[in-house]
Amino acid sequence: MNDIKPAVEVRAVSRTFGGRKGASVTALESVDLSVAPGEFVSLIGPSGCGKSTLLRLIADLDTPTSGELSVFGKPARQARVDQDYGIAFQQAGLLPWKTVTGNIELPLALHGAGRSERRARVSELLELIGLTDFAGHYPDQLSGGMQQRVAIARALAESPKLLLMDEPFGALDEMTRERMQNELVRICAETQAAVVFVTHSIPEAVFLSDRVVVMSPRPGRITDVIDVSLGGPAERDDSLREDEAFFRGVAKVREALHGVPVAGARGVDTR
Ligand SMILES: Nc1ncnc2c1ncn2[C@@H]1O[C@H](COP(=O)(O)OP(=O)(O)OP(=O)(O)O)[C@@H](O)[C@H]1O
Repeated sequence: MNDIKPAVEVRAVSRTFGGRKGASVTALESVDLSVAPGEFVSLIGPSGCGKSTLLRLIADLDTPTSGELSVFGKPARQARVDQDYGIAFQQAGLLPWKTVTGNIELPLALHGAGRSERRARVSELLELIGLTDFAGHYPDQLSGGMQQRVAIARALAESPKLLLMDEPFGALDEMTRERMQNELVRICAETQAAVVFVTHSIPEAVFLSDRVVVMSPRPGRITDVIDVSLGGPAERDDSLREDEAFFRGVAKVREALHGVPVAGARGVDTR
């Protein structure tokens, strides 16, 4: 009857890295997390708590020491083969010798889409990210924010229902960053994609997310999952950044990060 599969399901996942001379690092220990289709979940926590490791495991760029991960009900490996998700990292990672169009259409070209299909999709994506006039530009002719938008368009090229983003706005100035957050809210509403988003910024996590997953290091664990959803895209504009509800969300996540018990934090997902 109810066969809606979670976008991401992480069950009892641990990842230990072997170090030199027998020393090992438990990057993740017994992590459980479920992300619903269309849901926006941020991972936040101090350096070394395993955020990137968790994202890499979901993306099948690494394999867990124990536990299981699935993406839309498939093993992570199969989801990667089937291109069920798009990835965007802190560095836009564009090919400098290709134009904006060439970069965005790359995944489509790699998977055999014909020229006219590619061009039609690229023009939709350029419109989505507001860079139609820059189709023929090269990455070094664009600002950091524009490059990051191109990277997001590339991640969206194959219409994935899941986006995995590791500090995609980390290198941007504050104003550009906020603009990009506004755009991401809009893009997610339009594409209905679920997002797993790694960030160091509490306001960014609160502004963007339905839930914020708080992690702690050594060993990397989930210590809190906080519902912060501040409404649909229509409500999430710049005025929200000065709203009481936004400040309450920020305070809640900050308290959780600093280990103070949070009254009313729901959905704690620890073992
Ligand atoms: N390939 C690897 N080999 C050995 N240790 C690793 C490897 N990748 C990650 N680690 C270790 O695992 C732990 C978690 O690292 P991870 O990069 O996931 O943390 P993070 O929360 O994303 O940190 P940051 O916020 O600084 O990016 C760290 O102690 C790190 O040194």
